[in-house]
Amino acid sequence: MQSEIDLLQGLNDKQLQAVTLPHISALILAGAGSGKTRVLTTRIAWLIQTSQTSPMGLMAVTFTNKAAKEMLTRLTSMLPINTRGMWAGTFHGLCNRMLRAHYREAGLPSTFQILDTADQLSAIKRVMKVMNVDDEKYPPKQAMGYINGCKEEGLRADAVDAYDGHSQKLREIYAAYDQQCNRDGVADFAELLLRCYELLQREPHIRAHYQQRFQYILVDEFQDTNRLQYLWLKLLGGAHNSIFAVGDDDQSIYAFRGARVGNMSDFQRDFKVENIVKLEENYRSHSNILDAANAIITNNTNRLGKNLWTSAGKGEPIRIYEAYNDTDESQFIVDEVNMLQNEGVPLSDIALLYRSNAQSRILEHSLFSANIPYRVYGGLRFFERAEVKHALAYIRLIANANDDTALLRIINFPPRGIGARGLEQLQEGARQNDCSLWQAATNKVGEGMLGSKGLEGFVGLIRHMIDQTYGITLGEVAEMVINLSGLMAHYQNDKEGEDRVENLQELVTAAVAFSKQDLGNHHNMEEDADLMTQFLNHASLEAGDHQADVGHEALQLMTVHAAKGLEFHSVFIGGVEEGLFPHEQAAYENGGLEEERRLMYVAVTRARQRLYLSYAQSRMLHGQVRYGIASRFIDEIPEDLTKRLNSKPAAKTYATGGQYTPAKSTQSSYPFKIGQGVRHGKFGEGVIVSYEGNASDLAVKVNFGSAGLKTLMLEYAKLEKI
Ligand SMILES: Nc1ncnc2c1ncn2[C@@H]1O[C@H](COP(=O)(O)OP(=O)(O)OP(=O)(O)O)[C@@H](O)[C@H]1O
Ligand SMILES: [Mg+2]
Repeated sequence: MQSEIDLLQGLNDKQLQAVTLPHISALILAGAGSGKTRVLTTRIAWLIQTSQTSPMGLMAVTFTNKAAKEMLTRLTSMLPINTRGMWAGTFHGLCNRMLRAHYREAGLPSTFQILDTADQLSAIKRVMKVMNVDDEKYPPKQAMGYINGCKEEGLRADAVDAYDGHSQKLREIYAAYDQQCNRDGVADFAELLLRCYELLQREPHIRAHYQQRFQYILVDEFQDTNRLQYLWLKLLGGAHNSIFAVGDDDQSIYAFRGARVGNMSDFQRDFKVENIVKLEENYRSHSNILDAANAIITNNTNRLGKNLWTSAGKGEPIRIYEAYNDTDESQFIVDEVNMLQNEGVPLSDIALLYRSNAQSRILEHSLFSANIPYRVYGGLRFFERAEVKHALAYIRLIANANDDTALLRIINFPPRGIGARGLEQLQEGARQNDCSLWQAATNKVGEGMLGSKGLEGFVGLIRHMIDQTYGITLGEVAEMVINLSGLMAHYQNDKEGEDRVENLQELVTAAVAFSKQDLGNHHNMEEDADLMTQFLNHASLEAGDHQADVGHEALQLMTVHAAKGLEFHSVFIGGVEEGLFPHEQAAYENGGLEEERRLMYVAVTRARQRLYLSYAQSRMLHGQVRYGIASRFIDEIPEDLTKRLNSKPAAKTYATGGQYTPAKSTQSSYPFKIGQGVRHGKFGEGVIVSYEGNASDLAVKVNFGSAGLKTLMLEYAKLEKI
């Protein structure tokens, strides 16, 4: 066992002070890379090592499941303790766990399912249809935003103020939606928190139990907590005044999800926090990067104010690249990534960050063509893929046949002849009897109504699946479901279904791995009916996490939001253009620009050694060419910290007024049409896929079949039409 000295070694004085604070609420307020997360983790280890608490006597709240896992891994490397069963996770994960333990008191079925965002939207659409609400006047997405916003404020429908007809209608939708969720026994993400909060508020003995148990509560990324999360923490930690919060007001980037920086000052006031520790030494980045980040963020007015310095030396200049278009930009990134790899930087230590998800497509395309393995972190994750969700919907029905959302997803998928009319009748039946769709379906089949062959087949299928489930393992359930449902056959017949078939197979692997990992090897469904529910929750809650953890070396692609708390040797920030970053919508929102600037601050401070910023003179966006100028955030960085890398000058032409116009390269100047067959001396026959560059150095991408995709300079390629 390591000694106490070891654990605290290497911390600076301020960090040491923070780690070893007495048992009373404290706020660690510090800039990016100053060791907040490290302090929080070390404090946990120190509290346990010095027997001030046991692993079960504390709760740690982090922002993502990945962060929670990392924290536990770090802990076990510091102390030989068993971290299983520790209460470390996200707000959602922890609330879910409490609700499972007290489902009766919370008014939920033991197997309640979690609706993800897509499920929630479709549930809201259904409610609105039943209520006959015009979805042009009340777009379902807006209703969803309204409902979640209310929940994040801790308000049920009957407690919301509605001052006009429009908001009254939204409130009605909220109430009806809640009713439907209660009937189905399902909970959306925001509901997990609100219901848990209400549970703790309503049930003094449960509250007392957790207050007693969690002598220490530690919260990372405190600046991004919303109102309800704050109230929840206050309820749990208020009694002992035992919350240890770390955060950085300059990194508050979730206002759109209700995050309130104001929680930091409320916390100081409500908990009479006297211990405010400021960490000022940055251990992550070289000073060029840090100075750039500081220079950007000083343009914000609403700040608590902190200084950050580093002893790491200036390091490399920040590289700024002006591309002539988006293809050029992503090609530049690919070339630099290759160079970094040659220098020995592992791919997984390089990140490509972008402001909006849609920007990843072209980057992915270039990486794919260049054969660079990459992973989209936080993008479309495994458990979010359509075929996987279809299969999970069958499993959800096995666990709880009254789950309308799951039923609607697959009642006619794969197609079994249940049309829109049949479905409407079913919904009508459910409405009349105030029952679930499944009950309506079994009633209908029971009455032997004509013309419902498809429905009969469906009801029979689900019943058969339920029967089959007894006595087999979770992995076998998954396998049975993808086969009996017809999903496997459906995708096998689909020419483009190869990936989907693999994903279904992977789901079986995931189910097998899940039962092994969490509950030992020999469980079958009879012994542990719960396992299925746990697996379904795992799928909803931890979507994508195990995908991102795969040991395979891969370049990391993600939005700036998803990069919070992480660090990389090299970071590329693409599309640093006015309108993209800052995002054009920010201009219309109150405080929007300052939030964008905080996002930029987060992005820049992810880099340890090398930082690239790039922007393009023109890019395709939503199907249209858009001409861009460099972001104001680039102008905010002092010139002497940067190095400009120029794009190929031939591409640039300036029109009057300083506006860029792209070099003209019209379709007519291309010698081959897209799709034209061509022959190449070395690669043989192929098909023209696309053009890149402009007239003076036009490159063409050709698919040579077995020889693969090649990008060739047209001038030298000597292609012949065939
Ligand atoms: N005293 C120290 N000595 C050496 N390295 C340190 C020290 N403190 C922190 N670090 C390192 O500095 C980096 C940043 O630390 P950490 O991630 O804890 O910062 P943070 O304040 O949580 O950053 P962010 O605001 O981005 O979440 C990590 O690589 C960490 O290991
Ligand atoms: Mg951190």
